[in-house]
Amino acid sequence: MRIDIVTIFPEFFGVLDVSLLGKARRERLLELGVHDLREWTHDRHRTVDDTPYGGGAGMVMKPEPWGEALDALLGQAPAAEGERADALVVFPTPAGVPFTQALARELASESHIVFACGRYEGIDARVADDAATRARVLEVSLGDYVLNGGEVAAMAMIEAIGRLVPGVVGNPESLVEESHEAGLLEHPSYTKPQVWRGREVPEVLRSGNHAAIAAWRHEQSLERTRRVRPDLLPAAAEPEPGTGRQHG
Ligand SMILES: O=C(OCc1ccccc1)c1cn[nH]c1
Repeated sequence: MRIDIVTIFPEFFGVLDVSLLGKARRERLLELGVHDLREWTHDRHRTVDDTPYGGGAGMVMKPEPWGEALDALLGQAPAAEGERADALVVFPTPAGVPFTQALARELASESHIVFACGRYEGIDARVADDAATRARVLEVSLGDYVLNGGEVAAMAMIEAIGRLVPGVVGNPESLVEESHEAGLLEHPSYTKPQVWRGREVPEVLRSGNHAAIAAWRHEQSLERTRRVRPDLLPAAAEPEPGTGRQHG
């Protein structure tokens, strides 16, 4: 998979070289290109924003630099087998569809994703319409809050998607037992020592009885999901008050 990022803060993405994704890049599982939007400006001040039509506070990102940036980046990555041919342009924005593990899994099979990181009050709306003539376009929200720019959201999405690309994570088994993979939150985990500050690891986990361990873990996942994220459960499983596992 090739990922391109367009941003006015390219230095922000330097960290992608050192993390898990650094290994994936060295092994050619992921190609990453970071581009400064100002490369596609032509005025002395390298202007990327202007005042909004219709008035209102803040500034809007001009369409011209974005149009030229997306012209330059779309249609460059040939698709490997089992991947989509055309590119996908993702605009991180509070006004987008929710980014979920399911969406991350879908995007992990894309051959080419371009992240368009907006700043200020956003990007001129015509940019997404124009991009849609040459690629699939998706406005995606990381969550219901407002950031100063799309960079932090893009970083999170790239990590969530990148780790699902086959071969990126050493042991694919570890991708199954995660929160949100089976629609439930992950069970609590323990490691040595067996007793720590007077707290003992649940007996069942040391029993060697794999059926009992699996059952205990599933029950813990259900209980935790009921307590913390009842919205993830089918309607029937609404919690009675006071059933949550109390810490202490
Ligand atoms: O604030 C965000 O992106 C920055 C942004 C982009 C466009 C206009 C305003 C702000 C965001 C929140 N959840 N997901 C993304």
